[in-house]
Amino acid sequence: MNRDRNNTDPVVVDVRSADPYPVVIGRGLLPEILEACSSSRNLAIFHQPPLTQTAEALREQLAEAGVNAHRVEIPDAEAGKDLAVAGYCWDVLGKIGLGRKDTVVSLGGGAATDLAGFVAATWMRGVRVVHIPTTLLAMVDAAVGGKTGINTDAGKNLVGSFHEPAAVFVDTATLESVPRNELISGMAEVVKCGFIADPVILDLIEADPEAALDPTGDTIVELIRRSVQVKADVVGRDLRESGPRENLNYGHTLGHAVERREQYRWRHGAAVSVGMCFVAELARLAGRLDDATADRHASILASLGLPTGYHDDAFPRLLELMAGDKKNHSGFLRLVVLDGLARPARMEAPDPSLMTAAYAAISEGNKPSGGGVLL
Ligand SMILES: NC(=O)c1ccc[n+]([C@@H]2O[C@H](COP(=O)([O-])OP(=O)(O)OC[C@H]3O[C@@H](n4cnc5c(N)ncnc54)[C@H](O)[C@@H]3O)[C@@H](O)[C@H]2O)c1
Ligand SMILES: O=C(O)C(=O)C[C@@H](O)[C@H](O)[C@H](O)COP(=O)(O)O
Ligand SMILES: [Zn+2]
Repeated sequence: MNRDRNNTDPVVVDVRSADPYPVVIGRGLLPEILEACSSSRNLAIFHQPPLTQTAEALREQLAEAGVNAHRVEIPDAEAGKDLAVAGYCWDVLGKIGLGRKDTVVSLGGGAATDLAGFVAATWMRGVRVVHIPTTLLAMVDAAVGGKTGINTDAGKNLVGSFHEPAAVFVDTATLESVPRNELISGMAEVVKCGFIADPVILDLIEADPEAALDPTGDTIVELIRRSVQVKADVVGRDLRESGPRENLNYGHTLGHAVERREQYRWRHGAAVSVGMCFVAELARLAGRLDDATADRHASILASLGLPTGYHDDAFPRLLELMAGDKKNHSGFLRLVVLDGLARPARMEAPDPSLMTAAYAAISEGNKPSGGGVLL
């Protein structure tokens, strides 16, 4: 996170919600992070195991700045989004005496920002949280917008709260150690932003999918900036998902069902990729989406190594799981679909025969294949 000669000035995307905050995007953001955190007396850095060295370096720098900073390792990935882990984190906060003027920092992927955000939201009914996302997915999505949560037996993210960060620091240097399958997974959310709001994202990826996946390249930085802007525009208008924010759930109704059926062993982006292919087919079959835009889903997602289909026999179980989706009203499924490129809309109580046909289109001879991205 130290700034070196190759680093350029950070860019800032502001989230203009009731409590505005900056998303700072750049390489080597330690000075900015120290500035945002050094007014706290106590501070806890909740980090995933691969980030131990980075977390320790940050803790030392904060300690030098006079902050009583603690490094707390949390279980990796979805294992961290668990009630017992949240309980452990609350115990730690109690032991270090973290108070209302203090700060929780998350360092890691979306599972870390979701968990740390939830812990910060609930500790003393809400303390300050600063997110330092270190996967592509967390940078473009999970760290921005204040959704926090854990998983329970009833489903994914069903327990949580809206708790906005004080600031988000996207240090693109951290992407260099991210495994390729995680970069690919994050690209699913980037593509989602392209389809729902900013088609330039799709053009940039289609021009050179490999360049898009290069963690040291310029393309990924531009894709991050554009995706963060899409998310910031939406959550700035609708923090609590009373309307437009549902657009960010494009592909997630089936996606969350796939994740649950796979017991969270699939990467989130891989499941969302399949979910987007499904709703694209559904909208096409309903006469709402043109063929070219529908076909563009599978072609761009496959070009990135993302899966575009799922098991033939899984639909009955997926339907059961989708019945628990948070967007449903009065027992009816409500899906985010496209009426055209960058024209998101809702499909309520979809015709079951269309649903079956759309699923057949993504499953016939189209078993999950997504290189190494699934797990
Ligand atoms: N709150 C939201 O708005 C929101 C949005 C999208 C996704 N999410 C949630 O985010 C989670 C998925 O996030 P994710 O894809 O980042 O997964 P993740 O947090 O599980 O991270 C993926 C893996 O990458 C590792 N990792 C993280 N940073 C690394 C680095 N710099 N170098 C090497 N390894 C690193 C992690 O330890 C983990 O093993 C899901 O739980 C999803 O529900 C939340
Ligand atoms: O921020 C949002 O709103 C989203 O829907 C972004 C999604 O990419 C993300 O996966 C989110 O965690 C899903 O939220 P949920 O409310 O469907 O659990
Ligand atoms: Zn998502």
